[in-house]
Amino acid sequence: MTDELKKLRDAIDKIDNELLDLISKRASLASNIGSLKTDGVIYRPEREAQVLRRLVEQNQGPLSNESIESIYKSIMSNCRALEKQISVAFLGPLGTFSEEASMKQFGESIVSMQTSSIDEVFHLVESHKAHYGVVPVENSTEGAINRTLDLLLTSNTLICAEIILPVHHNLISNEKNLSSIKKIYSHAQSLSQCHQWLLNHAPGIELQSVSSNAEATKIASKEKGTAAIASIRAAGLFNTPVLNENIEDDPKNSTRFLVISNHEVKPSGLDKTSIIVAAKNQPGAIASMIEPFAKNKVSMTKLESRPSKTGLWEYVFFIDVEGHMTDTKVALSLKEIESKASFLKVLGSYPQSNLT
Ligand SMILES: O=C(O)C(=O)C[C@]1(C(=O)O)C=C[C@@H](O)C=C1
Repeated sequence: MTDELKKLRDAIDKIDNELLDLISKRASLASNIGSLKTDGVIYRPEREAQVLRRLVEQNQGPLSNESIESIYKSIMSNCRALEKQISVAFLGPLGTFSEEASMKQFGESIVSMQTSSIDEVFHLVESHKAHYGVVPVENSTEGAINRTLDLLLTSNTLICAEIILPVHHNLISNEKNLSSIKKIYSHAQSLSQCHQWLLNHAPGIELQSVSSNAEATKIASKEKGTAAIASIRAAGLFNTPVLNENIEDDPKNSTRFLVISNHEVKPSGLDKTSIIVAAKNQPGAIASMIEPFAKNKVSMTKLESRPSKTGLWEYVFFIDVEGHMTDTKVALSLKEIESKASFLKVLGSYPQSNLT
């Protein structure tokens, strides 16, 4: 070893000792905080968002903000687990984007509960069998995930966080090139997110939709002459090579997930509030119903309609606004809307996700 290399490694060893000491002190403090949480609610998304925002703001490099976030999410995940192990349900199997979203939000130190449907995620949280659930709510290419919207309408769960996950698709196969591939498996949503790429590069290859991208990769890892469209993580899990990377039509393709729970979240300083409303059946009712937001200068970030399916109202509207439900202007708007709407349900206030 050269003198220079030894000097640098000795310096890293010294810093690692200091870091270990500091991380251990941090973990002890978190553990003390845990014993103050008499309500048993250990996960505090508003506090975690504040910690991450502050550190990203202070970050001078050379590590990227994404790296700082990922390191701190892991530290907080492990500190949280010292307080109490929390369980998180998501649409399985391992290797789905839902699993990736759960890991992104909660880190590795959780008890993962894989489900076979979005309904089951809601059920596990509602029946207190899982502390949290992660469900997809919209994709930037394909739009709303209707099953999630329908379940938000009927369920008693509350939204406590949002996760925005960049979704990159890859062609995964044991075959050496495209010409040996006769069939491509993937989830229907992923097939349509790669529609143009498939038209250009795989015309004539049979496309088969299956229950998840992870399932597709599992099949393609065993069946000769086939490929799957899935994430890099799925390729790794099933030990199958990636033939073509990032084949999604929109490079900014991303999916927004919600974290559902049974409790409310305090303000983080940069929040969102989600509601469902139905208008009375009279001319101009919809415009008049949402008018309090404009009047009180509350920005709407989403408006989505769905048939109510109850027979009482024709449509319900899913609305997201900036701000926490306890902020004066949001609270005032909600009060005014309540008097105008035939139905109002507040789904929760939660920290706004940044885009990393
Ligand atoms: O501040 C708290 O409430 C903590 O428990 C500490 C901590 C952290 O590691 O910073 C851990 C878990 C919570 O979700 C939020 C933050």
